[in-house]
Amino acid sequence: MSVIQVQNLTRDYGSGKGIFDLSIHVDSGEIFGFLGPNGAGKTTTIRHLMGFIRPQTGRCQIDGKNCWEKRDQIQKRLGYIPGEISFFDDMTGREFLKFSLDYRKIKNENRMQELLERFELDAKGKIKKMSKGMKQKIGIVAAFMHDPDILILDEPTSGLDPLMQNRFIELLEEEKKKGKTILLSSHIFEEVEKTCDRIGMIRNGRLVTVDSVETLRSRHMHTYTVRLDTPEEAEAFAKDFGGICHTDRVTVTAKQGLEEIFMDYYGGKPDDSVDFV
Ligand SMILES: Nc1ncnc2c1ncn2[C@@H]1O[C@H](COP(=O)(O)OP(=O)(O)OP(=O)(O)O)[C@@H](O)[C@H]1O
Repeated sequence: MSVIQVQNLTRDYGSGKGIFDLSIHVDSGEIFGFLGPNGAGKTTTIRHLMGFIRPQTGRCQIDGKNCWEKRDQIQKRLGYIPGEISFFDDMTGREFLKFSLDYRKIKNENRMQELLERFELDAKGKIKKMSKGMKQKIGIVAAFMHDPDILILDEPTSGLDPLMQNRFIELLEEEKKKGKTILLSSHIFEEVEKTCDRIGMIRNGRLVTVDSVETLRSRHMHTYTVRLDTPEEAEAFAKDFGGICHTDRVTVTAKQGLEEIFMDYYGGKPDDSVDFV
């Protein structure tokens, strides 16, 4: 069953900018990766889902609720990391997190404390004096600490160092095991490859492809035939490269890496010209 649904959503900012007739869905317990180059329309889509923007046409629903009409309920219930983190700068990190807990009437601070420790964050200082990575960590703690069953994460690891990116991937894996439904926008292939069940790619406000990670990979198998001088050389080659040997010819099948597949789409290659073998 789809928990998150975007149906024929359009927001036309003029000059070809915006999102156009976009439809995606995220099923219960699924992690959906939402990928696309800068300016593709990921944040615009996510802001509609959070009820910050009213659709011009089309609609967004979360758990059967219209995201615009029920935006107060949606915003209170979901875990959300915005693409650009801007908090009440004059607060300390801890004051902000306390404020977020109070907004949701949560008294128990155990999960907050656990997340602060996991991300090695000292939240006592003023937010305005924090580095980008520290602010991002505050955003992560704020999104996960009320244990939401639905999360919308807009480039959640931007500004995090590789160690912390890995900690974040571990957190996502744990949340997935708990059955959470997650929409994740990202530029980090490893993060998407490790955590997502399906991937939707958006370019110029339009959906280019939606597929499972496995299907994307298997669609991009490349087969090469190499001809050697003698059958003996062919046999030695096949042994080294894992190919299949037919007299002096060897057939080798290679999988295109997920990063390369994305680059094909990112680079503006039309959908039907991506190589399939
Ligand atoms: N309020 C607005 N008014 C006019 N144009 C806008 C507005 N918001 C976004 N846009 C334009 O719509 C397009 C999509 O922007 P959006 O922020 O959704 O992209 P994105 O995929 O999240 O990009 P990034 O990866 O850079 O964060 C861009 O061309 C952007 O300039």
